[in-house]
Amino acid sequence: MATLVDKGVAAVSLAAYERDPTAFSQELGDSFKRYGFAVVADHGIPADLIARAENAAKAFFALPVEVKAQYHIPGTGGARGYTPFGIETAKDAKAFDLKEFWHVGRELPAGHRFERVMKPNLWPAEIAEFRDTQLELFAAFEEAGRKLLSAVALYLDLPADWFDDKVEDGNSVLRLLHYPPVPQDGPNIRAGAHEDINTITLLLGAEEAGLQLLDTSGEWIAVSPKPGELAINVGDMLQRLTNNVLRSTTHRVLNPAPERRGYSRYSMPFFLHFRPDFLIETLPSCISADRPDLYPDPITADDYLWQRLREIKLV
Ligand SMILES: O=C(O)CCC(=O)C(=O)O
Ligand SMILES: [Fe+2]
Repeated sequence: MATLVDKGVAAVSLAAYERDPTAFSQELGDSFKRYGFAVVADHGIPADLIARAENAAKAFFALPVEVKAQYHIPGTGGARGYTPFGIETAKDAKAFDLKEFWHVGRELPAGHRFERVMKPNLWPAEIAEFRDTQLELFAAFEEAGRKLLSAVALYLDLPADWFDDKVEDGNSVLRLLHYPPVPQDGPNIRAGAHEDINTITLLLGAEEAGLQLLDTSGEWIAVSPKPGELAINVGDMLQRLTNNVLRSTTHRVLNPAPERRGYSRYSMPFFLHFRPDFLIETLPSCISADRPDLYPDPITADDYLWQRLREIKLV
């Protein structure tokens, strides 16, 4: 199976952005336009924070099933706390994904205008360091995401700070994922082919093989970030905003080769979202005679999110 690296997509260094914003934006934007994905090195999220967050997640998933189940609130779209094995099902897929996960959302001060949309976090009482560590990682992801979006803005000929107020107090979610060992062959795979709903996704911990993107040619390509590197991809909301100039690419996580079946896979995607009341309206600069507006009806980020959650059976 070909990898992104085989296709000539080298990791881009976020540190290089400070030195040469134009060159970095071009490289990142071209990768988003062609593959919907990019690999980012020197992203500024400290290695020790990543390790602590992963260890806290591992400690949680190692708890007994009935302890974890206390943190599952049915009917809430899995937006906060724990979603057990056997629930999330990719759009149009028949078999559920082989995963369990925990969602951390934004902490809002009491009385905040988005309180009704963005529910309070749950925290597992069993893992003392869980809360502080995951909130630290949330903040670090947000900072890296802000820089990446300013590069996207430059690529789209927008001011570098264009996205800042659109994602401020955004409904972003940190997902801590556990794919348990895969015992035998069945119809299920770790994560069925899907697109992400949000603006951009920043993914850590995907070095255990399995993540693949579906190229426009119909070929599956392995996304194989090196340890510590970020894989990032365009979500449906950014695709919609840009009239499909930037592509929300279908991806999946395949089951491992027989010799790795006995191992869990842990990964940590950060789904960066717009603020709930942001109206996703096609950027005029992305409409032209040969690219007519595919989305003439604007929709708020929150309405769009709920529409999509129903499709993946989370609500
Ligand atoms: O675990 C991974 O590597 C990818 C997860 C993913 O695509 C998702 O949760 O949306
Ligand atoms: Fe995804």
